[in-house]
Amino acid sequence: MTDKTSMPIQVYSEIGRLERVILHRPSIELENLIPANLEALLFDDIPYLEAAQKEHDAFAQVLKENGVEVLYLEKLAAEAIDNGNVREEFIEEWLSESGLEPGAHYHAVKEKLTAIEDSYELILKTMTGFRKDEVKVEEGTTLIDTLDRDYPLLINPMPSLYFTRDPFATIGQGISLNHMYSETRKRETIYGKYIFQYHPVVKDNSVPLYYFRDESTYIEGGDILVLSEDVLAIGISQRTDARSIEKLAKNVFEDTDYSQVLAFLIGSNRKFMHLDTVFTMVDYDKFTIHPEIEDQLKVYTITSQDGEVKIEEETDPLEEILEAALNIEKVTLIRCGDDDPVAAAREQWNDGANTLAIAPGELIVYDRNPVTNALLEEAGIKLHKIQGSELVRGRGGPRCMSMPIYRERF
Ligand SMILES: NC(=O)NCCC[C@H](N)C(=O)O
Repeated sequence: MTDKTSMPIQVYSEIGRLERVILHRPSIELENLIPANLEALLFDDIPYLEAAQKEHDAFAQVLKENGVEVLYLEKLAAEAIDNGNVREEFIEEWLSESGLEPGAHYHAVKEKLTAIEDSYELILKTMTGFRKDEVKVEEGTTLIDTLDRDYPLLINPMPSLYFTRDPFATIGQGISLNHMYSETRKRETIYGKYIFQYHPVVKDNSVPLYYFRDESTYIEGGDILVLSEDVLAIGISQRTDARSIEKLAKNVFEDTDYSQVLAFLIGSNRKFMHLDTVFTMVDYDKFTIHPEIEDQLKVYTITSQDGEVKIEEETDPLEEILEAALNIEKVTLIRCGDDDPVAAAREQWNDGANTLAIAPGELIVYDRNPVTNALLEEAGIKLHKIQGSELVRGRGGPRCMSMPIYRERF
């Protein structure tokens, strides 16, 4: 984001050649995962940090070797707070969302954060959280302290940050700055807020926001797919409320050339938490899909009529709905795990359907899903396979771990 002086965001498809992307390199926040907080922090296991970083660096390397500029969330956030001269405001806002009540601990944490001179280190510390033994204060024991005596953390880490797909989503030249479903992930959107308000490159360009983190209903980026220059697909899922989709649709219809949203009802389920865990676009006319959702899937078309949204339930097969929306002759669905229900369930859980297109028909995928990967290759898709044995423990694949900022238009 440092060398473009004109509008920095351009995402009009899921597949246009990827030029610039935001990642977050997993860091010490993963070392504050313990069995007592795994469920609340949305992890199924504790990744081994050093190995997770190696896997993540290899992912970034594949992107770079293919001409993609890799930007890091933590660096952008540090540049933004320096450029806006808003360190104090950032610390206050982060603390107000940390779960700490004003009091001795709150002040002690504030002092510690204020004393960190380097903004990059400050940002990393806010992502890592605080252990109780880092913040000793003279304070009488409260009821909550008594109840929580055995829990070693004062402020939880944000371990899902390496899934940069979710806290904000790029649409056209703007952003959906999301209101997340879970307490743990709500805090993550503060970095996007400061980046899109204060980063030296975006500041004077005023990136349009089509959704706001202080909205009352939730939506997450893993549910938002930019299918074309005028059609979005958005999941109604565990993480995205139907009301949020209507709000986002109204805003994009008003402010952009987008004229149609396909809302995919995929049900509320941890294993299919976002639309992109079961459905991604891999080429102009090809999509991955997890067969387990096909029978229950319902699609609603949202368009604009006299300033209001108009909803129609679709009854055609998914291929035909997509052919009509994208104005193409034939759509092919590539089924995760093929027709084998065991392979499909296993490979979906390991993010076999969660692919990142770096160009039409060219994807980054995990190597651990051989059945799905073979089908993609048979369909003529070029694959760059990466290891994800540690990364996958957070339940996300290459699409979840990346937020495209700039894609070539076609
Ligand atoms: N788009 C995605 O599916 N992102 C993966 C998010 C994983 C994270 N641990 C979560 O449960 O939110």
